[in-house]
Amino acid sequence: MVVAKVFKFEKQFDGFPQETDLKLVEEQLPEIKDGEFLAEAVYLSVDPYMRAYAPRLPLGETYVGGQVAKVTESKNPKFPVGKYVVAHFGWRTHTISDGKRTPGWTIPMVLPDFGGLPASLALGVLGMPGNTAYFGVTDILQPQQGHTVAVTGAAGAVGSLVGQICKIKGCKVIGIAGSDEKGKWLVDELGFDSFINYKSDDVGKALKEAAPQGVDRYFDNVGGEISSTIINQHMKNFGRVAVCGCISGYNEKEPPKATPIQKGVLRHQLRMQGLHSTRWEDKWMEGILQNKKWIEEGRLKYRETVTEGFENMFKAFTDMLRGGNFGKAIVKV
Ligand SMILES: NC(=O)C1=CN([C@@H]2O[C@H](COP(=O)(O)OP(=O)(O)OC[C@H]3O[C@@H](n4cnc5c(N)ncnc54)[C@H](OP(=O)(O)O)[C@@H]3O)[C@@H](O)[C@H]2O)C=CC1
Ligand SMILES: O=C(O)CCC[C@H](O)\C=C/C=C/C=C/C(=O)C/C=C\CCCCCO
Repeated sequence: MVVAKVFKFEKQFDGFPQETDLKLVEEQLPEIKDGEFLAEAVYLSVDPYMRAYAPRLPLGETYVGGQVAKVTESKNPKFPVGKYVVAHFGWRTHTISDGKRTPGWTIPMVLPDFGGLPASLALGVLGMPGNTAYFGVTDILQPQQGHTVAVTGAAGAVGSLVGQICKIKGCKVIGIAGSDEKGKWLVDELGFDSFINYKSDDVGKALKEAAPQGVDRYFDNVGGEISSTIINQHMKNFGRVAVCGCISGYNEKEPPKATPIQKGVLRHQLRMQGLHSTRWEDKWMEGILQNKKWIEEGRLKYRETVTEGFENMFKAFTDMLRGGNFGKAIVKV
């Protein structure tokens, strides 16, 4: 008899998540049936969407999330024993799956050959965040050689890759994030051209110094007043803004107030577009293969912030929301 540890969504978040909002329980799993397989979580992801989507999630259910799991029993030939899968099984250690899509989430996928790279990357640079960065830059932002690009959430899973991909495209990249240590990593190790600490610098003033002629492309991971400042005061005419996330407001009890951006969009005739990684589901492997190639060529670096122990999922999640992560935040079971 297999016993799964599962985090259930006990109470709707009210502001910043509290430990008592989720409940760790044990579930006895039945024997697998024909067409099913049993998978044991090896790495689990903690992502901002888990906070952003919370108001729409049902209470009493397993909390949402992606994981890399090892198939330990199988009566489904597409998911043989020993293979690793990446799937939205949620915050749980063991899962019985029929390999089909859970409505509203992604379909379980056997990990492609990562050529010796760690399987955990399926939650980061070789998974959803990596593809958000890759397609967000190539399809939405479309930076040209010589462009100046600003990216917020710059030291996180998506932002750290966005900046590097823009460097690969020949751009000047300005990263905006929440600590000088993050800035040092971005500039010294990832090759960003400059860094702004939004917690200690005046973002408008610092951006004027870093990009006196203005910004051609802005990849927005945070929303709020920082984005209003960039859009209203720093974009060049006909610039593009890719709206990827608005984490600055996810934990707020009331919708955050920020200076309206319409004036800036109009004055500079900007093209501003929201994006959601799932729109590229039909060409998902293109992003994974390109990011993998850039890693192998030494042109794309990744970093993971690893929390040990399934019991520490909540801590890893809230540490990430507070900015404790460099690159992708994951949990190792
Ligand atoms: N559209 C899509 O398909 C996707 C969108 N996203 C979005 O992209 C963004 C980044 O996601 P991801 O890379 O996974 O997460 P990160 O790895 O960037 O982690 C979240 C980071 O957000 C920063 N942060 C927290 N609070 C604030 C705040 N008030 N203002 C500014 N920054 C803050 C913290 O860094 P710091 O120290 O800099 O504050 C923290 O490390 C999120 O908004 C997310 O919702 C992510 C994946 C897919
Ligand atoms: O309120 C909002 O909508 C804000 C959303 C913020 C969020 O972080 C943005 C994007 C989230 C991306 C999540 C990607 C995932 O991998 C998990 C989510 C969804 C998978 C859905 C698959 C549907 C296939 O049809």
